[in-house]
Amino acid sequence: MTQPPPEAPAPALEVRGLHKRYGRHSVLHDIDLAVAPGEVYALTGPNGAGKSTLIRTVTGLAFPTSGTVRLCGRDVHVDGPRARAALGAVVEAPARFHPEFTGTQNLRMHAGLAAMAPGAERVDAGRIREVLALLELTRMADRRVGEYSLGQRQRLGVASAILARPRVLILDEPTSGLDALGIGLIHRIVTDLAAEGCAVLLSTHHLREIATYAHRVGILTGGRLVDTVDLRARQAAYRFRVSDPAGAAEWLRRLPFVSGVGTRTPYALAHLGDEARVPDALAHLGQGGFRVLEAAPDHFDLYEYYRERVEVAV
Ligand SMILES: Nc1ncnc2c1ncn2[C@@H]1O[C@H](COP(=O)(O)OP(=O)(O)OP(=O)(O)O)[C@@H](O)[C@H]1O
Repeated sequence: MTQPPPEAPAPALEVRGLHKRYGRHSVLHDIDLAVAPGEVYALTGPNGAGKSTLIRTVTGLAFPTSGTVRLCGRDVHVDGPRARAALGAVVEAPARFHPEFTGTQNLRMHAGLAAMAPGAERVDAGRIREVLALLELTRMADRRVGEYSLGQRQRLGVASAILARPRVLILDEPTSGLDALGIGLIHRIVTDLAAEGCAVLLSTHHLREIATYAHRVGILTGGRLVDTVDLRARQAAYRFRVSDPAGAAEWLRRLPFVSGVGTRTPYALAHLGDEARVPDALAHLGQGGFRVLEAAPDHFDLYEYYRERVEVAV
């Protein structure tokens, strides 16, 4: 007897039909997105696209005009304290701390507040030391936060977000203000948390760096999620430079071994499954009357893709 296919894990974060208006001005339109446990979802888009508004609404800090947000199955706007027990977030960069208290004291206060949530994980002094070390802040642990640099405060924000071992982590521009090593540190922490099963939603303008570790990238322009790029599926594509990329892509779609097609002017893109299929694809294009000027493996450039997508959308 054949086994049923394994079911995709239930999303840890689920946004359905989200609209948000400020007065008569619509800021978010009909947003649907879901992030699975272990997945890193990056949200990007031009200034004013609505990223921060979406993140504030998803964390429960702002209310939607309509639509729902669920964290681990609980509606964040109906069952807030329980839903947020699963959540760690930095929604303002840098996160707000009491400048007259030390990093350790601030984290202790955050731990105390987090512990009030029903079902929340308890955080002890050892865990506070652990996250400070993880964020390379041990040396600053007993210094007043007022003496921290911007990047150090930014890292303390991430430390407080991961303190209670969240199942959903939401970070608004976590790497802004960080130096190159700090950016690498945040990448490693996010990647490790995702590997442990945490669902991560973050916003960023740094496309080339996010392409190295996000699983999916959502492009938001004018309050609409105009595209979601599955970076894993983008691996192993082939590109064909032709005068009619859209026509060639549709023609390539007819091949049984092609699992997906797309365009990035002047290229038609196709997922061939195996490089050995390239001669078959070229022969097929020839039969269709498409003159191929270049054929090469396609190293997906998220920045170029984004530029084209956003230029078309505006
Ligand atoms: N409290 C508010 N009242 C009215 N309009 C608002 C409010 N907050 C945000 N907006 C508007 O919502 C739109 C989206 O803003 P938002 O800050 O979410 O964009 P963003 O994508 O995060 O931008 P950036 O990349 O510059 O951080 C903008 O047009 C902004 O003016």
